[in-house]
Formats: sequence, C-alpha cells, structure tokens
Amino acid sequence: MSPPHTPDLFGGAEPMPQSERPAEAARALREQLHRWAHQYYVLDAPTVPDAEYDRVYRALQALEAEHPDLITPDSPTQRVIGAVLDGLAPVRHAVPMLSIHTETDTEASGAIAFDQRVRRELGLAESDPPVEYVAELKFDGLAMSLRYEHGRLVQAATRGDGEVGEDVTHNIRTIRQIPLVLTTVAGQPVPPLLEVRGEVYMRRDDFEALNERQREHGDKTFVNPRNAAAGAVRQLDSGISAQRPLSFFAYGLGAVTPAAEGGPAFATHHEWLMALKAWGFPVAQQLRLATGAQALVAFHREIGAARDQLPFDIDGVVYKVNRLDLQRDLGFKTREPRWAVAHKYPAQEMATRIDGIDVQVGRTGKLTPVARLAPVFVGGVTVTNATLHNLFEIRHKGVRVGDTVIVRRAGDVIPEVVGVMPGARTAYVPNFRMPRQCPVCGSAVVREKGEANHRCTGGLFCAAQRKAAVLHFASRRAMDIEGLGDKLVEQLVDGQVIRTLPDLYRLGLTSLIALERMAEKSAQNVLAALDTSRQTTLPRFLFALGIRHVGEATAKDLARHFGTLDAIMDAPLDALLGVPDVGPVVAQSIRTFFDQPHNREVVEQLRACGVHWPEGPVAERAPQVLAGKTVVLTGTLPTLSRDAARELLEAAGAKVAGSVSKKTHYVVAGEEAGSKLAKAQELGVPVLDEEGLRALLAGQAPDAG
Ligand SMILES: NC(=O)c1ccc[n+]([C@@H]2O[C@H](COP(=O)([O-])OP(=O)(O)OC[C@H]3O[C@@H](n4cnc5c(N)ncnc54)[C@H](O)[C@@H]3O)[C@@H](O)[C@H]2O)c1
Ligand SMILES: [Zn+2]
Repeated sequence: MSPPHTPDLFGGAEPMPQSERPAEAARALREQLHRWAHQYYVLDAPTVPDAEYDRVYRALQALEAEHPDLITPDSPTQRVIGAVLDGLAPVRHAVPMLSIHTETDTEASGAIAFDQRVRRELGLAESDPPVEYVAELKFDGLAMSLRYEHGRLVQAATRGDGEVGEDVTHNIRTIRQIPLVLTTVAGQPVPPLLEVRGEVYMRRDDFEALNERQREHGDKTFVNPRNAAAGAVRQLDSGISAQRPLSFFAYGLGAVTPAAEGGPAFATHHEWLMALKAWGFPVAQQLRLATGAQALVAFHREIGAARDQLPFDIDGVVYKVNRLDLQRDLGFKTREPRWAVAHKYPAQEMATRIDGIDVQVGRTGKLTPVARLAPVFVGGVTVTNATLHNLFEIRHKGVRVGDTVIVRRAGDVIPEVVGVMPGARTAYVPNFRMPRQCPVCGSAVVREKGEANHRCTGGLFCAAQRKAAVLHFASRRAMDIEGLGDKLVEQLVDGQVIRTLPDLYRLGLTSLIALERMAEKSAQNVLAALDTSRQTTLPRFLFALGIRHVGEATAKDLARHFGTLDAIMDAPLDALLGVPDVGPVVAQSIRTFFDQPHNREVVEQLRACGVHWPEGPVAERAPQVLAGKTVVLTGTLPTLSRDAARELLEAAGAKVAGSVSKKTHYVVAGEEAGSKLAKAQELGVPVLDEEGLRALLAGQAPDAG
C-alpha cells in the first residue's frame, strides 16, 4: 500500500500544461487561478480545495522564477486578488491590506527558514542576539479593516484587491464582539484615527449549528466556516448577517494617528496588541513573544497539537517581527510584508474519489449516507469515509459515486463531504437512493413531512437502536431502573445478553456477574431495581417504549384519554387525533409503531414478564380533584421529591407549570424556595407546604392565605 496521499484525481481542474511553450503555460495557470479566485473571493463559493489552489499557485511561482520575463502585473503572484461585489460601495484603503508569504513546509524548517531570511535581510551576524517575534494564530476567516475616528466605528471594509475593498459597515455593526465606541483605558488614550485590522470568522460550533438548521429544513449548507462568514459579511441585507453568528479577532493595524501628532508611541507589535485588547478588541489568547527560531518551532508544534481543540478554524500560525523599527527596515515585497510569514498546517479540505455510498443507522434510528473514499490525508489524519448527512445534501451537492469530492475534517467533527470538484463524469452513474428498508433490521424506513432525515421505524427491535432504546427504557422518567447505566447497557447489548427489552426481566444473577467488573452486590441491586420497576404506571410504560414523538406529556395525555394500553394500541388514526395536543405526525408515529408486529410482541412479552400498571376504563378512575388547576413547585420538600410531587399533582389532574403567573392557582414551596415564592407572594397566589399539598390532593381546599 502506498502511504496516505492526495490522489491526483483533479478531473475537473484543467490539466496542468506541461509540454507547451512556457508563455502558454503561464497564461493557462494565471487564468485558472483567476477563475478560482473569483469563485472564492467574489462569489464566496470555491469549487476546489485551498490545497489545490495552492498547488497551482506554486506551479505558477516556479514557472515565473524560471522565466522572470513571463511575469505580468496582473499575475496572482504579484497582487492580491479580490474584487468589489456589485451593490457594496468601494472603499480605498489608507494603508493597503496585504497578503502574507506562506511557508509551505509544514515542518519545523518553515520557521527556521523565515528566521534565517529575516536575519540576513537585517544584516545580522551569527554572533548577534536572536530576533524577537510575536507568534500568532492564522485565523481562517476574512480580513477586515475597522476604521475608528475619535473612538467611534465609522467604517468597516473588506480587503478586496488590497487597495480597494468593500464597505460592509452595516453588517459588521451586527457583530457583538466588535466595539462600536472605544474609551481610554489605563491611561492609554484612543488615537483620533485608528484602523484596526483583524479577522472576521465563524466559530466551529456556530457553523455546525447553522448548517444543522439548514440541513433540518433540507436547505443548502455552507462549505466551511470561512465561506459562511464571508458570505454573511458581504450580504447587502444586514438582517441576514445578523442571523449568522460571527466573531472577530484583532491582529494588526492600518492607518493610525502618528506619535508626532498625538498617537501612541509604541515600539513593538506586542505593545499594540495589548493596547487593542485593553480598548476592548478580542485578541486571541494563544499569542506569544518568541525569541529566536526554536521558540517559533515550539509554538508551531504546540498549536499544531492543540489545533483540533480550538473552537475555530486556523490554517496555520503567523510569525511577525516584534520591533516596529525592524519591520520598517524589512519593508514589503509586491504583495506581502518581509517581516511576517504564515506557517501552515496540513489542509483541512482535500479532494479524493468517492468509491461508494453506505447507509448507517444511528442510535436514534436516523439513516445517514456515508461516503466510502479513496484514502486521503486531511486535517492531519487519513480519512477513508465521510458523512453525507442526508439525501437532500447528496442532491444539493450533486454527489455521485465515482466523483472527485472535497472532504473536510476540522477539529473533532466527523469528516464530511462538502462538495464535488467540477468535472465531467466519464460514465452514467445513477442518482443515490435511500433504502426503503432499514439495512440493519429490515423495518420500514420513513421520512416525515417537513423532515430531511430518513429513519428506521424498528425502534427497540432494531439492533442499531438497541442501546439507546434500553437506556431510554431504564431512564428515570421512564421505568426508572436504577443502576442500569451507560456502561452496563453497553456490555449487555454488545455481549448479546439483551436482544430485546423483555430480556432485561429475564436477567439472572449469574449472567450479570459474568460481566466484567460486575460485583455481586451491584448485580443484586440491579435485579432489585428491575423487580421494583415491574410495578409502574401506564404513562411511564408508554413513554418508556420510545415511540417517536411520544414524550412524557403525550404519554400522559394518551393514558388519560384511553385508559388502557390495549385501547391505545388498537386506536385508529382519527381516534388518536381526538387526544388533546396529538397532531397528525404524532398520531401516525403511534400507529406506525403499533402496526409493526415485532413491537406488539415486545409489549406482550413485557407484560408476560410481570410488568404491570393500574388501568381501567376512563370512567372508572378516581375523580380528578385538581382538574383545571395550575400548580408551581419550588424549593425542596421534606419527603417528596420534585418528580414525585409532580406525578401526584398530575395524577390528580393538575397542570404543573415552571413559572408563577396570575394564572397560577397554587405554589408549593419547600426549603430554599427562591424567586418563585417571592413572585407568588407578590401576586397573592396561595402558597402551600408539603402538608398543604397532601391536603389539597385529598380534596381539601387550603386555608386562605
Ligand atoms: N479554494 C480556492 O478556490 C481558493 C482561491 C483563492 C484563494 N484561496 C486560498 O486563499 C489563501 C490565499 O489568500 P491570501 O493571499 O489572502 O493569503 P492568506 O489568506 O493565506 O493570508 C493573508 C490573510 O491572513 C489572514 N490572517 C489570519 N490571521 C492573521 C494574523 N494573525 N495576522 C495577520 N493576518 C492574518 C488575513 O486575513 C490576511 O488577509 C490560500 O489559503 C488559498 O488557498 C483559495
Ligand atoms: Zn432498523
């Protein structure tokens, strides 16, 4: 086997010109890069991974180095690429916004090469002391210039082509982390003119949540946090930006009132960063004064190890010469400063071929299509499969088996396919379809109205869902089987001791003790808890079955309405719809569940194992003394737990609410009752203690007051 690699599968990318005349080749490379840069910077919709862009960029650089006469002023190697979007006003930067030279070697030598270059250009001898740098993170977002006049934010602009950017002030004002007004702190006055440069980005969790929302609605998702952020910033309508959670880090400066005219007289970049922080700008805490090349190497290594745990994407670290006078001495090359360098990490997006699509069933029954991939090194690990999320995502992205796709792996998030590289398919490949039957248990697969996900209806019958089903069954608000936790359930299910729920009640001491680390005493406790749980209530049992959409409240409604389990199991759709708060989706879900013979079988076996509850026709049950009353519980009662009190109240027909209002009939207050008690007193709602509660349940109206 060959080592992990990026297969050269870029069918979509123009093949790199080789034998043609160098002039032709350079032109073709420039055009290719311009096309990709337009998609990336202007449309916020890249079609190839950065690694692929960088590869072609380096090819052009190499060609230009060999034939300097081929360099054109518009070459991407000579100027910052970018443009102003129609509809956004252009802004000419007082100080250009440049790019940063990239050290492509992801190993230590990248830092060493930079330090050597700096020392050479500064004319330092080997005996001279080491150079001091500031080592920072290289955030993967988009550059922003924030202009403050007399401490007020007056303009925010994108980088654009470095000379002219776009006015996005209306959108930037929606970012909470960006101060709108600056004030003097610690005796450090804000200069009359201050342009802060930094990066607007989207945190990974915000990005995941945004995509999750898109996905749930079957909408198009964003490729990565950078593109989501760039798209949000460049909206014409700030209402849309406001809905996209953006963050900001400051890392540098543009135009500033000079010291001679009353501006700050800082001597180093680090002092500036500390001042920005003091004025209220977010400055990343992973920031270090590093003296000499080895300190840079150490920083690169440490951040590399911590990269996955950061809450946002970085694509490298940046080293900057700390002394501002040395920065001035070093100056600029065409599109980048000589005093800074970006030292990268392995790319988080790579291209590879998709060899097949499997379907996995999750703990909750959700079917997830998963791409089988030609192995690819991405985000620091070799990846062989990646999630496609759901059918809609596959359709939106147009993914078919055999395509070259872009795979993203960032942080601890599971790798995902984010897009297809443009290119001709050589043969017809049919569209992917979801199976109609669960690949694990064969139960019917359904997709509910308004839902993007397909699900197995097998519930506790489905091996994929067994652990989740057993844990739910045993949980406190369901059958309340103490001691039957994560670890034990995992062992019982993996060891095939438990295949269906009734197996729980067939457990014996020997089979439990046979499990690793199960002491006899704890085994006995679990058996005792199981035995106790046999005596339960109909709502608890219904809830424990894990019928989709049947939560505790619905289970109680059903039990109250039908009285017996058999009545519920046999209820036709319209009868189910007669239950308050039960809509078509819930009703259908209940029907689907009880229409599957294996689910009925589980219920029968549980009953045969002695699981029972009081039931009877509705009319025969005790009159509900608290029907129509709303009660709020607060504080700790002497003997009743919160749950027990709630159950008693609900059994008596009361509604237990979470907050006190004018509509509250009673507040039951125990020890350490807080604001709810105060509220009740303020509103004149009767307050009871546990004794008063018991009296109330017994049908005695409390004394007034
Ligand atoms: N996929 C595509 O189609 C495509 C197309 C064009 C460009 N790109 C990607 O864009 C990048 C090239 O863009 P570039 O020339 O702007 O360079 P760059 O983005 O690699 O570096 C410059 C930028 O780094 C950012 N930055 C982050 N942290 C910083 C810090 N602490 N200090 C200073 N700056 C910091 C700034 O926004 C600055 O503008 C490459 O990664 C390339 O792969 C991709
Ligand atoms: Zn299944």
